[in-house]
Amino acid sequence: MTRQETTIGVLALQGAFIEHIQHLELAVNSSAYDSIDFDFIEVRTETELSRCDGLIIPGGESTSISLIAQRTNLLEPLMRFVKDEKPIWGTCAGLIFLSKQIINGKPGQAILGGMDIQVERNAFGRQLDSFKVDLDFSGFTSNKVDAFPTIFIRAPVISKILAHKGQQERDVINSRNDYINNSKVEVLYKLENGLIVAVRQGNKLGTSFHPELSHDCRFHKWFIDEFVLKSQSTV
Ligand SMILES: NC(=O)CC[C@H](N)C(=O)O
Repeated sequence: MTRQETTIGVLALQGAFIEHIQHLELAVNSSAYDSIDFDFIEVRTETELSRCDGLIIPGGESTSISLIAQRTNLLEPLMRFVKDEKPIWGTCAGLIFLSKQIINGKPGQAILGGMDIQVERNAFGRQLDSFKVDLDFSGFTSNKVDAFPTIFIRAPVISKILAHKGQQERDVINSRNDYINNSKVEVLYKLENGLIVAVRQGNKLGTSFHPELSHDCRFHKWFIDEFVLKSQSTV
């Protein structure tokens, strides 16, 4: 039997990248993936990025992530990774970096424009700066992620779903996967107060919170199965 190789990178310019790698490792150790060799790598260079079948952009500080990406010449390769329709998951600051528009951004703050969403930085204000709440994500996760200890830290929210432009152009450039190319933004989860904190657009996932800071790797397992492995099997 031929073995499949799957490499998932975590952008390691700033923020909680080590925790993401640990959760990915836990997620594959806790499940049977008999025919897949996984490699989880920290990504700081274009060469490292080019090895990845999927990428996680961690939480931290989105202005710093943008600035370091610019200074290390990684911004352009990251934009190409987005255009190539590779699976990407942005958590918190990573969600901001992955979006197309930001509210409360720093002047000139570079973003990847990978999801048709507007994101408001620091949307919970001072009172609710950081909080932890158990949420039930079993409505959209195939592995029934219920009672998930969700941590929000100076978190953004998805403040608007933007029109899905440039579709035809993208279809011509890359027609290998209709499912990915034709996808619109889906709202995956809203808090009780109506704020949107999880969205999906094809093989891109965005969450306002930090699943890598909970002692629970079910969200990471869902990303591996639903985003990275499914997209590898359709290439
Ligand atoms: N926990 C986080 O990632 C916080 C995000 C931070 N407020 C930013 O704008 O980048």
